Amino acid sequence: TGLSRPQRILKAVQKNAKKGDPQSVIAAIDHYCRHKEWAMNVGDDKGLILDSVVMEVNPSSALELGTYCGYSTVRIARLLPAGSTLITVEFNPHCAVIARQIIAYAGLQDKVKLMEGPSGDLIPKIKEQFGITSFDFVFLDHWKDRYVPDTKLLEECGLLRKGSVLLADNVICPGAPEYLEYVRNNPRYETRYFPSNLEYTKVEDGLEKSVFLG
Ligand SMILES: CNc1ncnc2c1ncn2[C@@H]1O[C@H](/C=C/CNC(=O)c2cc(-c3ccc(F)cc3)cc(O)c2O)[C@@H](O)[C@H]1O
Ligand SMILES: [Mg+2]
Repeated sequence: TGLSRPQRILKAVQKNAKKGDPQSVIAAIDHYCRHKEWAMNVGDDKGLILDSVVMEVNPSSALELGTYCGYSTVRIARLLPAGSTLITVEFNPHCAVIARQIIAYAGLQDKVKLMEGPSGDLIPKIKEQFGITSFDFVFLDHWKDRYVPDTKLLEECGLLRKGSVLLADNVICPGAPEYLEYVRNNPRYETRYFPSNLEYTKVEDGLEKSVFLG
């Protein structure tokens, strides 16, 4: 069989992007996925909302659940101040190997720590492994039925502090109804929906931004 979709995305980056230039890596993936083959990157429309929330939070410590090919990893890490760390969690080894190459191609490997394995197992190990007390910013973009259990796990592990910002992709399409229910009916969160569209399409989707109140 031929190349996998992640491998084809990596090839598009190597062909069309400039090494060490995160913006060109983002543009190369968006162009490929808009004109050649769709892929589940947060994309350019929702990506602008992601960028604005990351810039507003200006996180010293950030977490991403669901690396996939590393598109949003690059989007987030390119905006982090020097000395900041983005931890990204991916349990598919094939995706991890592609994402590492895309993150390195963008020149962001020093800001990113990719943890290979299931979020449920790795989240409880983050404090001891990285000496992180809490996350300023969390981007949820993994299996949609895992948003609630992993948010609860982050709370239980003391990885959220007053003011921590959670940003969840796909709350409309494919949808994360239990998550919306959880954050919208929970006095410990101040939550707001940012309407947009599903990556590379005209279908409605959006991001839910939720501030943990402690
Ligand atoms: C559960 N714990 C986990 N721990 C570590 N990594 C995990 C993970 N769950 C999933 N992953 C990884 O995240 C990625 C999965 C993301 C799931 N995302 C989606 O299903 C998704 C799906 C769509 C989508 C929308 C419309 C449509 F018609 C088809 C698909 C759009 C998106 O933006 C999406 O994010 C994979 O790389 C997977 O290996
Ligand atoms: Mg997504």
